[in-house]
Amino acid sequence: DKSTGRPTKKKVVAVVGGGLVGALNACFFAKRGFNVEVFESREDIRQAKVVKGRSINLALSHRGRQALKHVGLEEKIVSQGIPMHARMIHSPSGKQSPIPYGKKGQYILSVDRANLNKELLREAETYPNTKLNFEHKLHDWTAETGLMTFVRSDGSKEQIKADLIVGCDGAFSAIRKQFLRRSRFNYSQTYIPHGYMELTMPPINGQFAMKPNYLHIWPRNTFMMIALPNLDKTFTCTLFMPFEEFEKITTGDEVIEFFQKYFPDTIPLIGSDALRRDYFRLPAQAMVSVKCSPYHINDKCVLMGDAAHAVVPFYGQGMNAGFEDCIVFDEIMEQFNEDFSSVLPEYTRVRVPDDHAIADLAMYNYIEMRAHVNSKWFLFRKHVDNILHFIMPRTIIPLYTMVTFTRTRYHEAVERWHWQDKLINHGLMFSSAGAVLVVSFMLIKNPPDVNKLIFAAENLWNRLMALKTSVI
Ligand SMILES: Cc1cc2nc3c(=O)[nH]c(=O)nc-3n(C[C@H](O)[C@H](O)[C@H](O)COP(=O)(O)OP(=O)(O)OC[C@H]3O[C@@H](n4cnc5c(N)ncnc54)[C@H](O)[C@@H]3O)c2cc1C
Ligand SMILES: Cc1cnn(-c2ccc(OCc3ccccc3)c(C(=O)O)c2)c1-c1ccc(Cl)c(F)c1
Repeated sequence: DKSTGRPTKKKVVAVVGGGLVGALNACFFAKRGFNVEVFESREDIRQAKVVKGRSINLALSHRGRQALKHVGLEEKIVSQGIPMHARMIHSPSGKQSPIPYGKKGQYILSVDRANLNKELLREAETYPNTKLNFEHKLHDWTAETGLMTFVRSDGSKEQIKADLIVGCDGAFSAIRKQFLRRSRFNYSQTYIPHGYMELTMPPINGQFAMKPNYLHIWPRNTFMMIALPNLDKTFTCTLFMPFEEFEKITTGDEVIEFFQKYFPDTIPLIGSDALRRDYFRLPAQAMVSVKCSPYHINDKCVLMGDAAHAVVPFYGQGMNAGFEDCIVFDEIMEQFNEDFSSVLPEYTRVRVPDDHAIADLAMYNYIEMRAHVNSKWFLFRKHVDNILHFIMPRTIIPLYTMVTFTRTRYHEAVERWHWQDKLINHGLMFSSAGAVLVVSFMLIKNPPDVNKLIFAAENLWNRLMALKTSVI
C-alpha cells in the first residue's frame, strides 16, 4: 500500500517444521501479516502424550527471552520456568558449591520443552492468517518454483507452493537436502564421541530432592552430568558420556557401580532401583554439530534454527541461538521493507558468522570440559572469572556472561574473549615481572647482612626443633 510501499496482497510463507524455532517463526511472520502455513511431520503435540527420547527441559536465557518478548510470550514462558541463579557444582565427595551467575537479575531458566512448543503453537494459531498442518512430512521441493511435496500420515501426497520457504526442520533437515545439491554450498557435520541419556530425579516427600534454583553440575572430565529442575519438583538429569562407556555398562549392578564411583551423591536421590531400570529404558542419544552456508537460495528459501546450525549442547544455547535467528531475520525484514531478494542474502551475510561462532564455542566448551574440567577446576575458573569481573566490570566480562546474559553478537563475544585473555596474560606477565624488579631493586638498595641472615635462620631452626621435641 502507498504508506509503507509494501505489496498489499500478503505473500504465502511456508514454515517447514513446527518445533521450537518453526513455531516461533510462524508468530514472527504472522505478526507481519503474511499468510503462514506451518507443516509439521509429527502429530499435534498439544493432543499427544509425552514425546519420548528428546531433551525434556532446556535452559532458556537472554537471547531466547528477547525473541519470546517480541511475540508477547516472554512473561508467560518465564512464569512457567524455574530460575537458576547459580551453578551448583557437585564434587565427588558430595560437597555442593554454588557459584552465582552474576548480579541479581542474571539467571537462566529451566523450561519444559514440550510445554514451550505447545505454547508457541498455541500462540501461532491465534493469528487468523496462520494455518498449522500436522502429520505433513516434507518429501521434496524445488527452489526454482517453490513447489513442495508433502507425504501425509495416510501416505497420500500433497503439493503446495509458497512465495517463501523457511526451513525449520531441525538438524536432519529435509529442506537442507536441496541446498546440498547446489554448487558453492558449504556444509560440515560432526558427531561427537559422547552420547547423552536423561534420568529423572523424583521429589522426596513432595519436595525437590536438591535445591531447585540451581543448574546442578557434576563435572568429571570425560563424564559430566547436569540436572535442571521441573515444575513437578523432579529434576531431569542428563548424563554425558562416550558411547563406548555407555556400552560397557550392561547390568544394573554395573550402573550402580559406575554411579557409586562418579556420582555417589545422586544414587539415593535418583534411587538405585530407578537407576537400574531407567538406564536401560532408552539408548544414549547422539549429538551432532552442523555448520553450513549460505542459509538461503535466491529469494525463495532460508534455513533457521538447527536446520541451519545444530550445536552440541555444552553451552545451553542451541534453542537460544535459533530463537535469536528469528529476531535477526525480522530486523532485516524491517530494514529492507520485506523485499525477500534483499533480505535473504543480508540474513546470510549477518547471521552465518554468529551461528558458526556459537557452534565453535559449544564444541570448544565440550572439548575443554571433557579434557580439564573437574569440580575443583570448574570452581577455580568461575571464581577467577567473577573476581576479575568484580575488579574491572567494564573491562573483563566472562565469556559465559556475554553469551548467556547479553545479545552481544556471538562472533564479537569470541573476539572480545580473545582480547580479554591477552590482556589478562599480559597483565599477569607484567605484574610478575614488576614484582621481580621491585624485590631485586630492594635487595640491591639494602643488601642483607649475610651473617645476620644465617644467625636468624639458625635461631629459627633451633626454636622449631625445641618446639617439636616439646610436642612429642
Ligand atoms: C540433550 C540436549 C540438550 C539441549 N539443551 C539445550 C538448552 O539447555 N538450551 C538451548 O537453548 N538448547 C538446548 N538444546 C538444543 C535445542 O534442543 C535445539 O537447538 C532446538 O530444539 C532447535 O529447535 P528447531 O526448531 O530448530 O529444531 P527441532 O526442535 O529439532 O524441531 C524441528 C521440527 O521439524 C520437524 N521436522 C523434521 N523433519 C521434517 C520434515 N521433513 N517435514 C516436516 N517437519 C519436519 C520435527 O518433527 C520437529 O518438530 C539441547 C539439545 C539437546 C540434544
Ligand atoms: C544446559 C546448560 C546451560 N548452561 N550450561 C553451561 C555450560 C558450560 C558452563 O561453563 C563451562 C566451563 C566451565 C569451566 C571451565 C570452562 C568452561 C556453564 C557455567 O559456567 O555454569 C554452564 C549448560 C551445560 C550444558 C552441558 C553441560 Cl555438561 C554443562 F556442564 C552445562
